[in-house]
Amino acid sequence: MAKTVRFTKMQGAGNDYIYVDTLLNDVANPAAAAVAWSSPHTGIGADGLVLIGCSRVPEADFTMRIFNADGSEALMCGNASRCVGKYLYEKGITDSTTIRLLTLSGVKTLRLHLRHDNTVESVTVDMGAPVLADAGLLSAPGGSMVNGSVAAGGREFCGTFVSMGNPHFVVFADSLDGLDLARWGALLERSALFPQRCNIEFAQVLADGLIRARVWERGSGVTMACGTGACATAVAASLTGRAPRASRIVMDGGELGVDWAGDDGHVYLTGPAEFVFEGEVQVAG
Ligand SMILES: N[C@H](CCC[C@H](N)C(=O)O)C(=O)O
Repeated sequence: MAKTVRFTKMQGAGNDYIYVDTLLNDVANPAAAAVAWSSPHTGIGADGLVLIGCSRVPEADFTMRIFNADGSEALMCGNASRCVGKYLYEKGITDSTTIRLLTLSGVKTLRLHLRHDNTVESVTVDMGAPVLADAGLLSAPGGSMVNGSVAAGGREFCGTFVSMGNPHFVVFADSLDGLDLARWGALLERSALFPQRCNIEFAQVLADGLIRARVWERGSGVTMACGTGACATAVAASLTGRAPRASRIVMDGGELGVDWAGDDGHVYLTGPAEFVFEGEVQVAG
């Protein structure tokens, strides 16, 4: 017996996901659903699937799970976190402009910035502190790499490892013109140095606090933006003396603000969140 699942398509700086409110809809096999529904030609079309749930723990208000287009589950998603905040507030599920969101990477606090008409203009996410050493994510001495080298496709890529709950490798270049992101991103994602694969950013520091960045996402490929990737890029730029602790990251789909705060060491991500459309999808019962 087939059943109907209602979904909401949303995007943050062009990083688009299918959102399902599990308070009202059950997705029995989210990994398989993420693969089927993310397909642009035979599905809905998205970078992945996000499940919104109710928290059962006192330290959080709601929960979020994110599945990439290949069905793999990520621990955290910056752009989706902002969309979840907008969804919960504008659907009237909460009337608070501060939301504690439980993710596989811990509780992230959202601060919603409202327009005069009470719609959500942008959201600031407390992404927590960056993790610069994690031997489970990077097979290098001490599990860390700053201006280190990763070989792929017969070339050496100099970059810096930063985890924001999910792993990122940030490669700085003098220009991104002519970058074959699909080729090098795919090879670097699956480097043997990354036992759980890795998200890959190529970045170019511009003038006055601007950094241009493009991203190859683990499990989704080239996306228009990546929130955790923007955070990793800003942290790597500061770590390597290329930029101050706050940067504006210009990605293919939009601009994200990142501030690696000096007082608490947390990274704050600010950016847009938009509804795209609502729909229903049939799933086998
Ligand atoms: N797009 C997301 C990150 C997804 C990360 C996922 N690709 C992985 O780590 O496997 C963001 O805005 O932070």
